[in-house]
Amino acid sequence: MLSNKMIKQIPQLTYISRWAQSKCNSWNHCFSRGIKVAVVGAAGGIGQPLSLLLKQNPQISELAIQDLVDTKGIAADLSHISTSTTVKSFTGKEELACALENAAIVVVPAGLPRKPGMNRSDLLSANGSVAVDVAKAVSKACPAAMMAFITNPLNTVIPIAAEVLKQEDAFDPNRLFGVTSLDVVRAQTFIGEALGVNPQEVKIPVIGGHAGITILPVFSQCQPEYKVNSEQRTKMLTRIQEAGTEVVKAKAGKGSATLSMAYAAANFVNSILRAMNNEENVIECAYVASDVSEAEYFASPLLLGPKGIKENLGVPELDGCEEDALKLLIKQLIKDIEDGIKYAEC
Ligand SMILES: NC(=O)c1ccc[n+]([C@@H]2O[C@H](COP(=O)([O-])OP(=O)(O)OC[C@H]3O[C@@H](n4cnc5c(N)ncnc54)[C@H](O)[C@@H]3O)[C@@H](O)[C@H]2O)c1
Ligand SMILES: O=C(O)C[C@H](O)C(=O)O
Repeated sequence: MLSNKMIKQIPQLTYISRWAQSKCNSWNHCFSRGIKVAVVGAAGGIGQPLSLLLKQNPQISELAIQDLVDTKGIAADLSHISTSTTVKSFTGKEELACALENAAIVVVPAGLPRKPGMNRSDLLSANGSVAVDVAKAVSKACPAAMMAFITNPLNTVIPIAAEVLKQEDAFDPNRLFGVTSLDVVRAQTFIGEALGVNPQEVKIPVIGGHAGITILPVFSQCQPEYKVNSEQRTKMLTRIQEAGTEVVKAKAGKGSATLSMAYAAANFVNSILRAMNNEENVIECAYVASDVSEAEYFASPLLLGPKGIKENLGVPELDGCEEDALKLLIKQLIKDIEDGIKYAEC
């Protein structure tokens, strides 16, 4: 056996021993907390980088990656990364239930993306079934899991999932999220650029929904202050609301935002995990079942806790322009929600 004194005399061994010690600490931490996260649609443009980012979170002990295709190779690839998270692959609808079993969080980037000229609502006929299938499978395999849907049209997909969960007697409004964090990330980035500050320092709630005018960044609550003339403000509002379309056009038929979405979704999942770990003051905007406006589902800042939403912090204080924009967006949102409820009835 090497004594500590001997180890200290050999620099490489000192490094290895420190590395082993630090790994042991993090592995112990993981095993004692052991959280499984499932990614449904993991082989896609968002699913792959999202899985890569989640593989780096030591709080996740098992990452189940499921898709209709290609998961074996992706899992083999990810599993060579030297982090403690175990990766398991599941292929096809028939393996969805196994992928979800015992999952604490189910993230869903499954479904078709837009092509130039399409609205998000045009994706309903292709992607509505993803919400139905995943909600049904979750209600049986892991009814206590937090669900984070990325799939578009998000304004409609969340009501569909909620209706299905209600039919299965498994609906917990505190655990079902539509991921709108990319809207916040974009607002931070564009405002950071305009103000000449680090985007990470920009704090701004983005409320409403996730399509066109339903995306409402609350400039009046921005920190640091975003005080500009009305022309600049309108330009910034349009840039944030149309940012998805900007990417769809730039990709010219090869999909929509994937890398920025993976970043935003990983941040969101990491926040859920921090809150599950009893960290206080974890606040994220997301699109959820809600009574803070006239719309049955609405994105607003949420205080997260170990069981999902601890408190909906509601609609922030708005200025006159934002009040007007809210009235308009509510009409659109109510229509998008009705479409989802109708879809789930059929
Ligand atoms: N919420 C947001 O802010 C946001 C941002 C970007 C993209 N999106 C949406 O995310 C979705 C995925 O986008 P992408 O670029 O990753 O698309 P993609 O086509 O690259 O990948 C989608 C993946 O989902 C898989 N899939 C389809 N149906 C499935 C099912 N029933 N079960 C399991 N897997 C299934 C496909 O095989 C594919 O691998 C799209 O609907 C897109 O509009 C949302
Ligand atoms: O724009 C899209 O279709 C994808 C996504 O909703 C986005 O905002 O980038």
